[in-house]
Amino acid sequence: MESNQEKKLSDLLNGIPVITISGSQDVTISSIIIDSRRVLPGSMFVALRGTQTDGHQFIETTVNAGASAVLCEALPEKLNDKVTYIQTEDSAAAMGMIAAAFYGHPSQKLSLVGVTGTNGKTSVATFLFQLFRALGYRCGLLSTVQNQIEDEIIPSTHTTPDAVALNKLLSEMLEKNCSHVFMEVSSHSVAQHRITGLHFAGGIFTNITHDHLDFHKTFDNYIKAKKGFFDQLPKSAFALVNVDDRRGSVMVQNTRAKVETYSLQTLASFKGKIISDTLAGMHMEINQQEVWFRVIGRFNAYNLLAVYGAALLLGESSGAVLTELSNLKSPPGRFEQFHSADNIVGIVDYAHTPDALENVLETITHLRHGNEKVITVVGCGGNRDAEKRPKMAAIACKYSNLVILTSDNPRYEDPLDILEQMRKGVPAQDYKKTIVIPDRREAIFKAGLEANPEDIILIAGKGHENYQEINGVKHHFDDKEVLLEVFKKHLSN
Ligand SMILES: CC(=O)N[C@H]1[C@@H](OP(=O)(O)OP(=O)(O)OC[C@H]2O[C@@H](n3ccc(=O)[nH]c3=O)[C@H](O)[C@@H]2O)O[C@H](CO)[C@@H](O)[C@@H]1O[C@H](C)C(=O)N[C@@H](C)C(=O)N[C@H](CCC(=O)O)C(=O)O
Ligand SMILES: Nc1ncnc2c1ncn2[C@@H]1O[C@H](COP(=O)(O)OP(=O)(O)OP(=O)(O)O)[C@@H](O)[C@H]1O
Ligand SMILES: N[C@H](CCC[C@H](N)C(=O)O)C(=O)O
Ligand SMILES: [Mg+2]
Repeated sequence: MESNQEKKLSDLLNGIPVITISGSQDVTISSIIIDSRRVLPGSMFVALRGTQTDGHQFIETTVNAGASAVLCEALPEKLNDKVTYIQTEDSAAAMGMIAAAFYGHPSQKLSLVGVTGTNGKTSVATFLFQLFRALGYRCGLLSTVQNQIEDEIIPSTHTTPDAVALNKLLSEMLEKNCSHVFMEVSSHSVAQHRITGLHFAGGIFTNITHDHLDFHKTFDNYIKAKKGFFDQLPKSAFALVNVDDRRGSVMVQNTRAKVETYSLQTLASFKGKIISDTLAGMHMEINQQEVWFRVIGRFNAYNLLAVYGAALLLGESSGAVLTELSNLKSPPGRFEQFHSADNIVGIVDYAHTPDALENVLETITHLRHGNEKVITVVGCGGNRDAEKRPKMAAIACKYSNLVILTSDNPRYEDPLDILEQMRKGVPAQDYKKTIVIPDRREAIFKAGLEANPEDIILIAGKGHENYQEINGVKHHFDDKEVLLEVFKKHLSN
């Protein structure tokens, strides 16, 4: 990541646990780099041990390319006397702090709120961003869908960027006079110290269910990673947790932050109740005030409660918050509804975990009022947690009249293998209502062909994504576009 800022190395190392330093600390660092292929003269190269390779093996290349300093866990055998080598126990953790210092600790000068949980991070962070803008603040957003500084959209590559990119974005937000920033905190980002060194005004926990076991290996590790976010919150922050999730209280066991709760089921600081939920909107009671929302679904009732609670904890008044919240619309690809001229309902949703899929299909089940069919088109991503594949197929069958199993992002896996693993989750009595169509476009067209007026088509898994990743290449693909094509064709048939 480039920058036109420069910092003295000694200033960057303040408070960093260092094992040894070889070379002068009186050097100027022009940028911090984690990828040897992007090293620049005058930069500091940080050697990270990754999942694919070890950054330590590129140290010499970066020194030859002009790096002034190297941060690493193990010193190379041959040291260059023009370069400063800093040895530390954990390069990633040290880098988090160094990146924050390099950009002048922007998170300390903003109200930064992080959202973690298996599902709902993008929804809650985006709602908070929209809400605080509507309340008159200048805001920043860091999310899976996109990063945003007021109206300026900056494409996002990760749910949570690496520490350098993250602090750079925060410093740009600060420069553009943002007072509030809302960001997603993925479990990967906690485990890899992408958020180490940030100062949070608050943290929100949505829920935790099955995902990312390819990376964390066990559910316990996954819980620990999420809990790590709350462990590192300062005393001045709030920790707002969903206590209807049975891990809610575990998350805040060791936090220094002020613990606050939200719930649809039990006593909590922020307590909600759904009065009615239809395709047109949701009527809720929140802390004894009745509100009408445009967004729908029980899972969104949780998201709205989290947003309401966080806004009040940030000092906003209840009346103003509820007024603005009632106008919010769902973020792109989150339960996004489309209607064909002959009244078929199409829903594009990013549900890519068993829990999300179940929530969305339960919501659809509650919204049904007659004999309309539910047709679900769903796939699972390649090179990601394989355990969720049969589970998602079984859930699709449980709630749908017709299930079309198809490809998501196969990445480097054979789509047919993924589909075979999904198919194993289909109960024998549901074979008849399940078809497998590997081509996602064909699958969506088939759903359209099978749908009659009033039927509901759910296209799950890719939400806002406008590509399909096959063998490392991202091909343009947009569920919404294909669905609208299908709806157009419906009319001409
Ligand atoms: C599994 C994972 O999190 N991987 C991230 C990780 O890469 P890695 O650990 O595999 O790195 P590696 O390839 O082994 O390389 C190790 C080090 O050597 C360096 N290197 C490598 C090659 C070289 O020639 N020179 C060189 O210097 C690399 O830059 C790296 O610093 O660190 C990289 C740099 O920050 C990330 O880009 C990369 O994200 C990959 C692309 C990814 O797909 N990540 C996903 C799983 C992810 O992070 N998802 C979460 C959650 C999603 C959600 O639920 O919303 C997210 O926050 O997006
Ligand atoms: N609070 C919630 N609880 C359960 N499911 C939810 C919740 N909010 C949204 N969902 C479902 O999960 C899907 C993903 O939602 P969202 O994008 O907000 O989650 P996320 O945590 O950001 O996901 P990711 O890990 O991919 O960044 C939605 O499309 C919806 O189906
Ligand atoms: N942020 C999630 C997104 C998954 C989206 C789904 N479409 C897939 O490709 O599996 C991940 O990286 O696991
Ligand atoms: Mg997200």
